[in-house]
Amino acid sequence: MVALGQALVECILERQPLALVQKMVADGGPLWYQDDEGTSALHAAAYTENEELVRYLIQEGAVWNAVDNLHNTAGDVALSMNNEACYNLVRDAGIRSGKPRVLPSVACPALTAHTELLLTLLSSRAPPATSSLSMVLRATDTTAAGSPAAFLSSSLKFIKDDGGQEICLLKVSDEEEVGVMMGWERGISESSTVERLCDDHEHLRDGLKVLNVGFGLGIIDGFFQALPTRPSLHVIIEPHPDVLAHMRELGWYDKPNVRILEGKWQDFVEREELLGVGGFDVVYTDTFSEDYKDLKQFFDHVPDLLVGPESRFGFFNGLGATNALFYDVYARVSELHLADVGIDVEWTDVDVFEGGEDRWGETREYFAQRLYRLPVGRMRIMS
Ligand SMILES: C[S@@+](CC[C@H](N)C(=O)[O-])C[C@H]1O[C@@H](n2cnc3c(N)ncnc32)[C@H](O)[C@@H]1O
Repeated sequence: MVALGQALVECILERQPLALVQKMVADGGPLWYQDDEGTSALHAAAYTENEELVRYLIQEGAVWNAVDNLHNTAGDVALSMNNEACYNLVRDAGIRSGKPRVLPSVACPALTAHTELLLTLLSSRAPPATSSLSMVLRATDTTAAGSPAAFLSSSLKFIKDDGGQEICLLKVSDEEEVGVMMGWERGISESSTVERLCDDHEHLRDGLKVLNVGFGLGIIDGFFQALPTRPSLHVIIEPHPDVLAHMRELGWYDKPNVRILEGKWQDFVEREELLGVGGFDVVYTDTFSEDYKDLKQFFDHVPDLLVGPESRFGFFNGLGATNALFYDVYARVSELHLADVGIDVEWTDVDVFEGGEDRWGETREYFAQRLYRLPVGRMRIMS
């Protein structure tokens, strides 16, 4: 098998005719094989910029998200060759794997093997710093960064780093710390998210009814409070005891019109505390240690949480953000899932590169893109 796989990769890199590659595959050449450098047949086809071959290999079941030793997928290779057609073929394979044609209607779907793979890949705001195929295939991240139960029973520190950046810090192991929330994201929250969610909202002058899921450093909540007219109702859902204690110290419990729901969004989403409000003008969610499956479950509830078509929904779009292809696939899959519940998304690109060099310190890097893709969803008007 290994010899066949090696021969297949070499044959593609030598740009042999398609018919020969097809014969080797038909004779059992394994598409999952990766050579010493992690190059698979699909990587090789992307290197040679052979669109027809990329399409053929994907049809035959090549693994779209296998990463080589440099942590690049075939899609990343195509991107580096500036070959849009090949990139799109790999990306679309990813989207198909994340969006089964017939979506189960229940909240906890029986996911296909491919979907599980994708969801694992996209799981958690803070994926492991290094990725390899084995990590991509790993079923779950059981550290406090990938397991809600472990996260909620771990302790958090609120610190400032040497550059004065505020960080809500979680120790995931003796060797590693990860920022649950970091001050550099202020730019995303301020100039962009709150502006796009609220600025020209038709209820802004009356005071918006806002729901925010996940307090973290309270950055976005601070911006909601700083709107020209304060929210007429500002509900914050937060489960972590250390964050709740921090909120108490900062006086959030005493702010007018602020209502803090102590617990997880899952505890409240179908309860009177939320549904009794009669709909929010703005809903935003940014949790930690949850994966795409959890976010998708939240999506399913969003239409019940909004007042109507003028309301807006936002979420922190950070899953898959250590890799350009995965980030792209994830954005498109979430757009498709939101469309399923009647929400259309508009995306704005926000450049988050400036000052990025020192932002991570010793902590795990969870966002490696220059552009943050900011989503704002609205309920589709049915005609
Ligand atoms: C990334 S931080 C939020 C940062 C916040 N957007 C800000 O501007 O500072 C994530 C927060 O979500 C909270 N969280 C985690 N799981 C949650 C859940 N299931 N429901 C609600 N909040 C959750 C965490 O305790 C943490 O405070």
